[in-house]
Amino acid sequence: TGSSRPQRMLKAVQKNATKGDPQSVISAIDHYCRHKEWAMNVGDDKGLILDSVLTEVNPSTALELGTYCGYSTVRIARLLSPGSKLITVEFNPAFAEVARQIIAYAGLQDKVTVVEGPSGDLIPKMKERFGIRYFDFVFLDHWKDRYVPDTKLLEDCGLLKKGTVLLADNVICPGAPEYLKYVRNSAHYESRYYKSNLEYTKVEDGLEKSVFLG
Ligand SMILES: O=C(NC/C=C/[C@H]1O[C@@H](n2cnc3cncnc32)[C@H](O)[C@@H]1O)c1cc([N+](=O)[O-])cc(O)c1O
Ligand SMILES: [Mg+2]
Repeated sequence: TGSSRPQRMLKAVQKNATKGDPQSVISAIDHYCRHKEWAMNVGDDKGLILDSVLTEVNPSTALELGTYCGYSTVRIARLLSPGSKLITVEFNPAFAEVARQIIAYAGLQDKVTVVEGPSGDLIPKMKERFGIRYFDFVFLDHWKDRYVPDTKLLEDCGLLKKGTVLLADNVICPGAPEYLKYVRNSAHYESRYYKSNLEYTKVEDGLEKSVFLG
C-alpha cells in the first residue's frame, strides 16, 4: 500500500530540513503543508502565538494533548529552558511513530516524552508514571470534544496549579464551543481569545488562552 500523509510529511522533513535544527523542521513541514498537502498542524500563523505564549510562561513541565506528527511538539520543545520537560499524548501508534522520528530529527528527543494511549486514561497516571506534580502549560489540540472532559480531569487529578496556562487550538474552526463556554464562564479561569487563521488557509481560527486561578 502507499504511504500515509504523516509518512510523506516525515519524508519532506528528511529531504528538506537540517538534522538537529528545529526551525528548519518547522519550515519544512509548513512549506510541505502549504504547497503540497494540507495537514492539521497548528501551522505558522497560530504557531507564532503559541511561541509567544510559551515564551511568556517558560514552563518547567508542559503537556500536549494530541501529538499527531509532532509539529507543535517541536515548536514547544525548541523553546523550553534546559531541564524543562514536555509530555505529549497520542493514541494512534502510526502517528506517534512518525512524531518520534520528527522530534528526533529536530534533536529534541531529550526534552520530549511521547506517551501512547488515550488522554482520558493517561492523565490520571501522570503523577505515578512520570513524577509530575503539576503542569505549568497545557496545549490542547486533540479531538475537540475531549477538551472539556480532559480539562476537568486535569483539575480533578490536581495537575493544575494557580497560574497554569491552558492554550487550546481550533476554538473557532473546527470549533470547541463547549470548551469556550466552560473556560469563559468558570470562576476558576481567566480566558482570552487570540484571533488568527486556520493553518495554511484564510479561514478564521484562533487559540484560547486560559489561566487557572486555583
Ligand atoms: O480534528 C482536528 N484535530 C484532532 C487531532 C487529533 C490528533 O490527536 C489524537 N487524539 C485525539 N484524541 C486523543 C485522545 N488521546 C490521545 N490522542 C488523541 C489523534 O490520534 C490525532 O493525532 C483538527 C482539525 C482541523 N481541521 O481544519 O479540520 C484543524 C486542526 O488544527 C485540528 O487540530
Ligand atoms: Mg489543531
